[in-house]
Amino acid sequence: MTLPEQQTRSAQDSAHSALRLEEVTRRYGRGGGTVHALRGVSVTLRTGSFTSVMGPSGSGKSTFLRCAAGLDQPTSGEVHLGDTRISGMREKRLTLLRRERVGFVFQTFNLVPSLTAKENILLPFRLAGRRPDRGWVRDVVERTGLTDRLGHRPAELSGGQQQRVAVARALATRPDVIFADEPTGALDLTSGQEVLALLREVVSVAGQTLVMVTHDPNAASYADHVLFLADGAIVDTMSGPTTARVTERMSRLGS
Ligand SMILES: Nc1ncnc2c1ncn2[C@@H]1O[C@H](COP(=O)(O)OP(=O)(O)OP(=O)(O)O)[C@@H](O)[C@H]1O
Repeated sequence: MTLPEQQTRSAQDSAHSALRLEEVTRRYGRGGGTVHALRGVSVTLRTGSFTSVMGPSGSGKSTFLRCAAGLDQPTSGEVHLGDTRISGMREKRLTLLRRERVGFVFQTFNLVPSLTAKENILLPFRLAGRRPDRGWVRDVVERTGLTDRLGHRPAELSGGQQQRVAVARALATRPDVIFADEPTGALDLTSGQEVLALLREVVSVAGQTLVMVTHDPNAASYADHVLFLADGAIVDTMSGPTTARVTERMSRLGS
C-alpha cells in the first residue's frame, strides 16, 4: 500500500523512502496450527514522516514492527531500510545495522538502571565504539527538557522523564527510523501527551522518521498517517488523523 501523499511523488522522490516493505509475510508454526501474522504487507514510508500502526489485538502490529525494524525476519517478501535490504541479512550484520541506523522506544522504557540519564543517552555510542556528535546530543537533550536531570538514574526520574530519556537515546545516533512500541502505554495522561508532543516535534523539527504502534486513538492522532491492520493485512490508511476519525475507524475493525 502506498500512502496518499506518495501517490503523486516523482521517481526522484523514491530516494527519500526511509522504510519499504514489499509483500511481507510472517508465518508462525506449520501445518494446521500455522498462524499467518502478516499476509503480504506492502508499504513505503517517507523520510521525515510519522506513521502510527493500529489494529485489533492479534492483528499483527508487533510482528509488523519487528519485521520492519529487523528484529525478526519475514517468511517471504522484502524489507528495505533506506536503500539497504535488511530482510535475509545475517544476524551479525543486522545487529550492527540496527545499532547504527535504527532507534527504539519501548513501553517499559528499557533504560539501564545503574546508569545516569546522560550515560543511558550515550550508551548506543559506547556499544558501537563511536564518538558522539556532542552538539547534536546537546540539542537532543535540550529538546527533551532533560538538561537538569542528566545526572539522575532512572529510579530517580518520573515515568515521563524516563521515556524522554529513552526518546533522547533513540534520537542521539540520528537513526534512519525510530520504532516506538506503545510509548505512552505506561504513562499517565499528562506525561503521555508530553511524550507524544516530543515525538511529534522530533519528526516536524528534526526531520526524524518515526513508526509507532499504539492502541490509543489519541496517540495515533499525533501522526501524519495511520496504517490500520486487521488479520495480518493493511486494510486502510488515514492521513491527517484525528482522535474521532481514528476511533470511528477502529470501531469498525472490531477492536
Ligand atoms: N512467536 C510467536 N509464535 C506463534 N504465534 C505468534 C508469535 N508471535 C505472534 N504470534 C501470533 O501472530 C499474530 C499476530 O501477533 P502480534 O503480536 O503481531 O499482534 P498485535 O496486533 O501486536 O497484538 P496485541 O495488540 O495484542 O499486542 C497473533 O495471532 C499472535 O498470536
